[in-house]
Amino acid sequence: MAKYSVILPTYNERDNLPIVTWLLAKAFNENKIDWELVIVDDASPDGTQDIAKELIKIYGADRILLKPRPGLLGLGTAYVHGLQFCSGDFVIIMDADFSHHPKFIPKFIELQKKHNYDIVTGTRYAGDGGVYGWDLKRKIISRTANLLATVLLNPGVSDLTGSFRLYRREVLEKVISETTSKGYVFQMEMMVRAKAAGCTVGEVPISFVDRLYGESKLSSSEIVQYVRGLLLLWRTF
Ligand SMILES: Nc1nc2c(ncn2[C@@H]2O[C@H](COP(=O)(O)OP(=O)(O)O[C@H]3O[C@H](CO)[C@@H](O)[C@H](O)[C@@H]3O)[C@@H](O)[C@H]2O)c(=O)[nH]1
Ligand SMILES: [Mg+2]
Repeated sequence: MAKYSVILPTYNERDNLPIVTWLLAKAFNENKIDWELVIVDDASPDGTQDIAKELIKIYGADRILLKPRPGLLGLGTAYVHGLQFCSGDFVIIMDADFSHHPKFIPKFIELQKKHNYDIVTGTRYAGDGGVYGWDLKRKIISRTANLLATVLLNPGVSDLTGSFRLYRREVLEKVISETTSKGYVFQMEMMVRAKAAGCTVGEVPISFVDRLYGESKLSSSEIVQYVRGLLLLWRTF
């Protein structure tokens, strides 16, 4: 039976972590899927790691792994760090604030199996996918980021900046080793490189609901990094 590892990067997610873990356990167990959760916490001052340790006691150390880092080191490198501890055949990356609802994971798995895809990505920008709870400014930032990447690089994927994805483990290892971005731009670079390497990608429409607890970590420096990364890839491909 295939095993699925989830990498969950966290920074100040103490209110969200128990619920997202419960929803993950439910989605996997109800569908009889073998799973583990790798939490990559960047020294959150709000006690996220204490919550993670409690969750390990509840669900067991074979299901939940806490792999912290000493400081806030960026979203992209959090996946790189988490991947070395994953024992699954497939790896799912997602946000911890239940903007990415675990109920979609069985759909990702089903689609991957059906077409033997290398990657399945959640999409907010195709089918009945959508975004709920963002203000106009954030919607424009996300749409523009996707549009720019589509116009300049055209990888043929409708949501390039989203971070709810399932990867075949070897594919993730290969693409991640070539990817240089450290922050949010990581998702776009990963997908562009994967497509350039000939990986097959399936899409599952998802509803992205903005977080209820805590704050987004998207900063203006992430936007600058995105544009830089985009131009770099444009020159390469
Ligand atoms: N360990 C770690 N975790 C981080 C870091 N930065 C963010 N996170 C975690 O990464 C997840 C996403 O961060 P948010 O701050 O909630 O991001 P967002 O503004 O909601 O952005 C989302 O949408 C963007 C646009 O689609 C995505 O680009 C982004 O990846 C994310 O899905 C959360 O679980 C958050 O705790 C970091 O430097 N280190
Ligand atoms: Mg969020």
